[in-house]
Amino acid sequence: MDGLNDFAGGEIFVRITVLGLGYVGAVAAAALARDGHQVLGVDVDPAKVERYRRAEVPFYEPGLDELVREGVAAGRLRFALAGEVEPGQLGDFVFVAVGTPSRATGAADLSQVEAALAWVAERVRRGRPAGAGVLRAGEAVDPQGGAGSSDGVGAADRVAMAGTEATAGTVWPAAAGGLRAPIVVVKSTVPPGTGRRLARRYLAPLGLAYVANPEFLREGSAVHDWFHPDRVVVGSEERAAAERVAALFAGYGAPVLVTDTTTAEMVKYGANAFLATKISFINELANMCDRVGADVEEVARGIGLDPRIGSQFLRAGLGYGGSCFPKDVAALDHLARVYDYPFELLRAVIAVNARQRLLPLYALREVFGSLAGVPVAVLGLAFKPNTDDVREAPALDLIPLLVEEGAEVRAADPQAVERARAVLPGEVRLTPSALEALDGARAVVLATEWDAFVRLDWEEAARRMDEPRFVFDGRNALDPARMAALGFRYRGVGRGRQRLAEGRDAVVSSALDLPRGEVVGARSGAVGGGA
Ligand SMILES: NC(=O)C1=CN([C@@H]2O[C@H](COP(=O)(O)OP(=O)(O)OC[C@H]3O[C@@H](n4cnc5c(N)ncnc54)[C@H](O)[C@@H]3O)[C@@H](O)[C@H]2O)C=CC1
Ligand SMILES: O=C(O)[C@H]1O[C@H](OP(=O)(O)OP(=O)(O)OC[C@H]2O[C@@H](n3ccc(=O)[nH]c3=O)[C@H](O)[C@@H]2O)[C@H](O)[C@@H](O)[C@@H]1O
Repeated sequence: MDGLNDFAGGEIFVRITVLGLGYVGAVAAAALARDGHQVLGVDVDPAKVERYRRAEVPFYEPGLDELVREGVAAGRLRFALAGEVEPGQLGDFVFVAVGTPSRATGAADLSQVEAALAWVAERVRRGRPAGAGVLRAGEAVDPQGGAGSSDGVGAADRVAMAGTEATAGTVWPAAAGGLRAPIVVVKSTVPPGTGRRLARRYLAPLGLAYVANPEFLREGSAVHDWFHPDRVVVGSEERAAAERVAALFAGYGAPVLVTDTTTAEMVKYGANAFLATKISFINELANMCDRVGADVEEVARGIGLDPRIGSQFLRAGLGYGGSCFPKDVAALDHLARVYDYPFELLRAVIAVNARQRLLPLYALREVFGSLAGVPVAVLGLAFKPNTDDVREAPALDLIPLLVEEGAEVRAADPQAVERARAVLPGEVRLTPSALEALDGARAVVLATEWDAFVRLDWEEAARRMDEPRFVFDGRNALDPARMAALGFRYRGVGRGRQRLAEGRDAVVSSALDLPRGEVVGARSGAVGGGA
């Protein structure tokens, strides 16, 4: 860890430690290094740290490998195990991006966040000379005397900012040359109220500021989202600290909301809960479309053209999965219970989502009666395309149920096979190749709309599959008419017009019977046939 403090130089702005190198922390670390900061990425997992040190990313996120390699090569991005980091190496900001998974009750498990804050506090405490007083967060003091000699955080925390140009939004005074306490920036999603409580417990005694800085990036486009945020939200009880954090992102050109800690935390929960609500709402409409004989794809287009509604997040299907929506919505619901407030709308959102992912099971039962011995291919194990993240992926709930009912399940995913293997029943055959999974299958469930699946050679797929070639398109990503023309029996979610055309009791649609044009409600860009 030698040399971490030798960072004086015109192009370096601040030193930042990022705690937790998962999807958010790794992107934060590499992106802040790209911005010109000196970044130390820290994790408690030795295997992960080892890989980062070789400039490898231990998970799949487009563009991140390159960013990490670039930061490492430039000498601005370094990695350490938590136990290796010495007091004085924390820098000016400590970003906390550790996990906040769900407990069985739905409550957010804050143990990683607490451990991270305790870790910071312990290092700041150890770094201070005996008898040191409290240094207010972000305050610069003269290391040679005055406040510095009594309040110092250790010589190693000296910030050599003299001559540094104020670019990339740095707000440090040009010639500070003093000692600083790090500002603790919590990116992890935590229930409203958490920051105030934890700041009082871990940071206030040391005069460290807590800034809630929720993250809105999406997996699969995390690097792009980081550099092009819709907004930056910073919340703190210490406005100056919040503004310093906001200034780090000034170059991104996004609107900035500076607010208090709890409000910032509620913005994050509000955003995720609202997006989840949009998804459950369109899925409810889809289920109605199936019953009345309407096409939810066109309904979504029709309502989305109203800017008050907006066209995004109106894709009907198997519902939301992933590491965040399910856990954050559950945590908000849990928080509401704690406050004895029945958040009815949220409970419905959760219930609709749970039901939605079972639609393929119900459809398969309708088609086959018993699933015993039926070869079923499931395409897509990741919770969405362009990630290998399988947390709360609909397919992972569905597959064990299909296996329980006796289906012979094979599943494919371009990136997530290894992660899925760890949690799926042993008898499920897993392969990266869709065509291999489709060999001899009688039914296929499209659970994740990977481009490779949507643009699959479906003609070849039809040749490889056996009758009745039932396809449950759980993401409405295929062209129903094209699929029918290729001999598939197609069922989407909320594409009820076809079912109505066949008579309400029809088990599957046969789009072939419909005049062309009427059934083609696929989203633009969706391709059903073999190219
Ligand atoms: N994944 C996503 O797309 C987004 C996640 N978030 C939030 O960001 C937080 C992190 O999420 P992910 O990156 O997905 O989590 P993750 O689970 O992928 O990564 C967390 C990392 O923290 C490490 N860790 C645990 N305890 C630690 C400690 N005491 N010190 C240092 N490292 C420690 C773990 O080893 C792991 O590498 C969560 O609160 C999540 O809700 C927010 C926006 C987007
Ligand atoms: O808090 C988080 O972690 C993140 O959660 C989501 O990001 P992410 O989970 O990566 O993925 P999304 O693209 O939002 O998709 C979430 C789920 O909703 C589903 N979805 C999305 C949109 C839609 O119209 N329909 C739909 O079913 C997706 O298939 C996926 O399972 C949010 O979009 C991010 O803004 C947020 O930062």
